[in-house]
This record gives sequence, C-alpha cells and structure tokens, in this order.
Amino acid sequence: MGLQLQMLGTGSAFAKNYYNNNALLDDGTFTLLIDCGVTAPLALHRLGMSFNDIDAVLITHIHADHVGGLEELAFKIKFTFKRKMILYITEELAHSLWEHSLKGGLYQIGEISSLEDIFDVCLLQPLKPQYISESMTLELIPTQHIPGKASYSLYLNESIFYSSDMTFDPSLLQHLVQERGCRTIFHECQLSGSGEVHTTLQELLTLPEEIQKMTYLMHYADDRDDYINQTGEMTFLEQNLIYEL
Ligand SMILES: Nc1ccn([C@@H]2O[C@@H]3COP(=O)(O)O[C@H]3[C@H]2O)c(=O)n1
Ligand SMILES: [Zn+2]
Ligand SMILES: [Zn+2]
Repeated sequence: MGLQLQMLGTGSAFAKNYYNNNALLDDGTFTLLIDCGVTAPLALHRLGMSFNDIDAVLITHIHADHVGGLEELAFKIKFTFKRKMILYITEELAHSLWEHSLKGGLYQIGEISSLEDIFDVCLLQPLKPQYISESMTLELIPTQHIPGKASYSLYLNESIFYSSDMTFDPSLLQHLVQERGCRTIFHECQLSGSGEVHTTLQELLTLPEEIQKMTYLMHYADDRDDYINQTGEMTFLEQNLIYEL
C-alpha cells in the first residue's frame, strides 16, 4: 500500500455540514493525524476508527478546529488505551498548547501535569525535514495566518504541500512547484469574503493553470456546492474519500 490521505473533515472552522479540516496520512504501517479539531473524535468514530488506530498527531496551529479534540484524545490514550501517542509539534506551539489550551481540562495532580504525561513529544524544527515513517518525511513551513500566532503548513515527501490555515502566498506556491518539485497542493479555500486570515477562492483563481491543476481545495464553508464548476482547474477535496498520494 502506498501513502494515502483521508480527510476526517474538509470544513471551515464553523462549518456544520463538514467536519473540521483534519487529515489522516496512512502508509499501511503508520498513521499520522494532522490536527485534531473539536469534531475529530466524532469524525473518526463515524469512520469506524478510534484514537487507538493512530500512531502520531501533528499540530499546525492552535485554533479549536485544529486542537479542540485533543482533550478527548489525551484522556482516551492515557486512561483507556494506556499508552502514549507521538506528538509532532514545534516548541513554541507545545508551550502554548499546554499553557493556553489543554492544561485547564487535562491537569490532574499526580497524573497529568504536562504534555509529556500524555504524549511522546517530538519537537519539530521549522524548515527541517523530519522522518516520520518509511514513506513519510515532512517539513514544517511557517506561513501567515493570524498576526502574532505561529502557524505552519506542511511539505510532505518533497512533493506534496498541505496548507493548513494560511493567507494567500503565491510566491511560496510558485517556489515549491518550480524549485522543489511540488506536484500536489492541498490548499484551504475561503469561498467568499476578503482574505483577512485565510486564502480566498478569488485569490487561488489567479494562480497559473499549471498550479491550479495540481490544487485540491479544503477547509471550505457549508455553501461549497454553490461553487461547483466555479473553481477553475482546481478540485474540491471530499471528506472521508481515500486519496492515493
Ligand atoms: N481575525 C480573525 C480570527 C479568527 N477568525 C475566525 O475564527 C476562526 C478560527 O479558526 P480558523 O479555521 O482559523 O478560521 C477563523 C475565522 O473563521 C476571523 O474570522 N478573523
Ligand atoms: Zn481552521
Ligand atoms: Zn486557524
């Protein structure tokens, strides 16, 4: 089996018709969860899976649609499955994730007083390729999302870009395609409104056709169906479908 991508959800933060934009990467021997939002536990359950089927979780930034499911994940792996899960995260995000997001719910004297009591924390250095498994090597690329908040996109196997949440950065996309062999782009897409903290469909439609053809749209709102056939050469990613990478 090659490397497969399955989106637990392809929705924007407050979408109700789609689960949170969180992804499973699976190479047959190792399963990586990219972000774990509020709806991730339910989305996994609906796929007939549980957190016990996951080897590692990677966090791209701290927003509830990307970390809101980690309290359930933590309690399940510690007290139900009695094991640790690998957590891939930068040092800056690890501090903020514990101090500003998870500590309140997870802290339990004598049991849980840090991320290390739940996870095998593997700190990632941005812009440094990290071996994950036989067929997964990924690199965190710092990208702009919310001023003053760290946020990262992913570059997988020197060929696949995964935006997570970011504002439009056409020069980054051109650089990856022209200089680093990128052949597939999974990109967030705000379908309407101005791109204050996200990338809009109108912005993505300014990309060269060659780049549009390799681009799959995710992290979209409930009115996605109103935009079918209005995405140029780009294609909507569907949640739960399994994509061979
Ligand atoms: N300056 C901001 C900050 C946040 N937001 C909304 O909150 C959501 C948090 O998750 P997200 O997926 O990053 O999308 C953000 C915006 O919808 C926003 O619209 N403007
Ligand atoms: Zn988001
Ligand atoms: Zn976000």
